[in-house]
Amino acid sequence: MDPSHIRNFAIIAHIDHGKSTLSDRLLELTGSLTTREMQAQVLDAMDLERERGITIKAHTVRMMYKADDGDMYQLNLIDTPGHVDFSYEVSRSLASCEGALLVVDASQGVEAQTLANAYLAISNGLEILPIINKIDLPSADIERTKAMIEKSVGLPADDAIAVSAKTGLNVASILEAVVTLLPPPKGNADAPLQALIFDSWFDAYRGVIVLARIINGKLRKGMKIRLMSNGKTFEVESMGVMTPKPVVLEELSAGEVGFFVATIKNVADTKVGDTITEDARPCADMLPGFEDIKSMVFAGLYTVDSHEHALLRDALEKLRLNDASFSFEPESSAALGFGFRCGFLGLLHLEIIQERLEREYSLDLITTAPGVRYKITMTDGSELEVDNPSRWPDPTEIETVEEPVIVAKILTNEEYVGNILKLVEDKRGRQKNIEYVSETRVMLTYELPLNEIVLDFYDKLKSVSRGYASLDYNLAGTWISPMVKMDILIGGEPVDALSIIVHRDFAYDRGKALVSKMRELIPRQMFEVAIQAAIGAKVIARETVTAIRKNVIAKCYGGDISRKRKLLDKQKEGKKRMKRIGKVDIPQEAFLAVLKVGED
Ligand SMILES: Nc1nc2c(ncn2[C@@H]2O[C@H](COP(=O)(O)OP(=O)(O)OP(=O)(O)O)[C@@H](O)[C@H]2O)c(=O)[nH]1
Repeated sequence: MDPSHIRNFAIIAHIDHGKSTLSDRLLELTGSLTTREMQAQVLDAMDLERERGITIKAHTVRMMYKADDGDMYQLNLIDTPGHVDFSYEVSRSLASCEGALLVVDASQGVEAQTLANAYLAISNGLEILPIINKIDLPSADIERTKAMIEKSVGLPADDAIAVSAKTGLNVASILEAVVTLLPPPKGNADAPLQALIFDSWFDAYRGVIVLARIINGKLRKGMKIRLMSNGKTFEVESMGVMTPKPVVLEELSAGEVGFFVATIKNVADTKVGDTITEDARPCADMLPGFEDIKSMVFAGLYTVDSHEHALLRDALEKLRLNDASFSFEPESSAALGFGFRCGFLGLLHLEIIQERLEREYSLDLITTAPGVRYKITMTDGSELEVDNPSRWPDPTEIETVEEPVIVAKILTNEEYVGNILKLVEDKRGRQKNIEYVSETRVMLTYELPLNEIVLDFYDKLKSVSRGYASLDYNLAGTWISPMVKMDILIGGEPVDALSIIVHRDFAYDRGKALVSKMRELIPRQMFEVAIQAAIGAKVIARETVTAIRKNVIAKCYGGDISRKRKLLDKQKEGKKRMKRIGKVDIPQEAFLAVLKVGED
């Protein structure tokens, strides 16, 4: 199609402000879906996404829209995820668009990720259309929301379109605005092919699927293409667009987005951000790529049943094909046996991977306490990176430890500032800036150690602000900090999988809280179990799980075999998520006790 009749746009918003609901509504309006096909949030294709109501992967959908000028327009909508853990996906999507709809919930107003995403879009040179959503809510305040958009985002909001994605009110005017206010793509369909890979994944039936934006030229079925970063060549087998059902096409041309399948066997060859060109007639320049995604949070994954280790490896390999932001390598633990050290973008990402492993691959897993990666300079001048506490060097050989630091931007109402300041100070935060972005909204900018954020910061922030605070963060260098390894001893034996890295000044309190939490989580056994926290040889906290006599069969008064079996089965069920360490059964929760410290 002639690029003047194409519009590529993303929808960006703070989490829960209604992107997915609005996307569905736009699809419905353009007739991309029949009512029978209309299922809540079709864009969130994966079951898990639907259940949790979050969008993990960016998706793109083509809609055809007949505008008021009587012409047909091709609108390519790129959905983006909203959770902080996945903000890198947002930048990828934006690189393939000329415009963005900035959705703001009229009852909540501008939140931290509204700002973060809007700035990303502005820095990518996108034209932004503010959309004020949820105007059906009694608490909606359109004028106030407009004022906030102008003051904090710095965008004119007079013409912001006020809609209810839920009821459909006024949503149709968004389509007309997309056509009249967002710019069409530039690009020359006759030039050599130059296309950007902005996503790729492995599909069990079709192999590697690449999502691409054609900048110049044409991509045709049967064409021999070259990936410019590695020089590899492949033949295009099929291509198409999602409407959101897949529709097969013969070619994609300048300005369009779509997917293609080629003779690519390995998803690692299709690096996101790479440039695709035609082998016979290559373009001159590569497009600017994307930064490599880095894992920020690390945890060990082990199977409860050690025989399932190979299954876990297979499952991890399969998941990794779809998710380049996730990494793993084998590790072993004296307590848990063979497992994998996995890297994630954040805690939510960890939870999602763990849940998928359990659900899609029926694995019972033990996850160890999540932590970050430290850079250690040794007294002999050598350097190493450690993300696994059991690899922590002998303290006498450590010169300095550098821990990753983030810059967090927290947006909240003024009445919660006091609570939040206390929270960030408790988490070793250093203040950078505090400013009012509207009469009652305050933006706090703090440097915080990632290691403190990983644990429970997000949940704590929500609770101290009653949900009226939002967070966005970026990695911002390192601090030299006195970090120490804290071991946990169960029945006098150190359990390597329970060790964590803590700041020396916080070790005592953290140790006390941790062993007391573990005492609640470790069930009473037939004998007394001591739980201790220690730094080196020094025990800093201790609790005891008292013994019980537990003989379920005694209750059966002899004869009744079926009841006896039922009881034994029940007991077995209860043990499912237990890992026997030495003589003690430790439940999964105890390995994650560090996340639960401070909860009731
Ligand atoms: N009352 C009302 N609720 C809405 C409206 N739009 C969306 N919602 C609700 O707001 C919640 C979040 O909507 P989603 O569309 O899932 O939000 P999202 O921004 O896509 O969230 P993520 O995909 O997780 O980033 C859902 O419960 C929707 O039903 C609206 O116009 N009015």
